[in-house]
Amino acid sequence: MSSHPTMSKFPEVQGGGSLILAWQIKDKHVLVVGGGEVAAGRILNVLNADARVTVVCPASGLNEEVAFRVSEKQVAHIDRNFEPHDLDGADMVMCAIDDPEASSEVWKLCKERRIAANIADVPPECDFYFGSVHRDGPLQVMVSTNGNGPKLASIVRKKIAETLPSNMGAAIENVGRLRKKLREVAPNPEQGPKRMKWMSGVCEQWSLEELVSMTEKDMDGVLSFYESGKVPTIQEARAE
Ligand SMILES: C[C@@]1(CC(=O)O)c2cc3[nH]c(cc4nc(cc5[nH]c(cc(n2)[C@H]1CCC(=O)O)[C@@](C)(CC(=O)O)[C@@H]5CCC(=O)O)C(CC(=O)O)=C4CCC(=O)O)c(CCC(=O)O)c3CC(=O)O
Ligand SMILES: NC(=O)C1=CN([C@@H]2O[C@H](COP(=O)(O)OP(=O)(O)OC[C@H]3O[C@@H](n4cnc5c(N)ncnc54)[C@H](O)[C@@H]3O)[C@@H](O)[C@H]2O)C=CC1
Repeated sequence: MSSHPTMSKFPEVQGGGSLILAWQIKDKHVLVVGGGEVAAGRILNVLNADARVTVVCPASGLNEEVAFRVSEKQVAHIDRNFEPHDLDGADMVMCAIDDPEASSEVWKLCKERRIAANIADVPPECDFYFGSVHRDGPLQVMVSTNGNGPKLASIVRKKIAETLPSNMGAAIENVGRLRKKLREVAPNPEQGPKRMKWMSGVCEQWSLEELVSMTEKDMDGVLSFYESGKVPTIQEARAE
């Protein structure tokens, strides 16, 4: 047996990347410092994840989009420049201001308090980077170039989105519903392996169009096959 790394039966480690995760930030407190164009993009990203957002920025500095979100009460607003106590209770901080010294101060304070932070324009002062995101209902595809080319990330994201069927999000929503119902039919942890094998089978064997067209009644029809372990065709499920 060779110990040469390329001969290993395990995946090769490729350092230098980012850990790409789906951060569950719902109802957590996000502080956004600044209210310009970059802040507007960040705010939309975290609102899409159901976070509670506070923007600290003089009202005169708010761009149209951020001002709109303030007036609609989608975000709370503190009408002045950043002060250290604004960090109290924050789970995440995003800073997008045109003042590098104030930015560095925000970063330092976040690190003292161990709060995850992103300082726009200063990659070394970021615990996480944003990426370019395609969204279709429950589906999110994020492209990162790890700081090499943000504009290119956006171009790659659009290319990927073009290749995806337009009904992908709807199909995923239906699969989500079916999985939930399956857990009701087969709630036991011991059923795990069987449940997962069967669910994978449905995703593999049904076309996207079939998954999209699946009604609640169809789902009950499909689920009636679960006990036997068989994955029915849509016609078989509808005949039930
Ligand atoms: C490291 C990172 C940290 C972070 O901000 O999280 C970062 C850093 C920097 N961006 C800069 C410039 C631009 N950023 C954009 C756009 C986006 N930037 C985003 C993310 C990131 N930007 C992170 C890495 C992401 C990755 O590599 O994949 C996106 C994907 C997401 C988002 O911002 O939400 C969003 C596209 C969203 C979309 O369209 O889908 C554009 C184009 C535009 O505005 O249209 C330009 C001008 C053109 C260009 O430079 O490419 C500069 C100044 C450089 C300078 O001064 O020359 C720095 C600082 C530096 O590089 O030193
Ligand atoms: N993705 C990225 O990382 C990108 C970063 N940038 C950088 O991000 C920064 C922000 O860009 P824009 O939004 O276009 O700038 P902008 O000039 O539109 O907005 C800056 C905002 O910061 C506010 N501000 C300034 N000092 C403040 C303080 N001490 N406390 C609270 N708010 C304060 C201003 O009132 C204004 O609302 C710039 O440094 C820019 O170079 C720009 C493009 C892309």
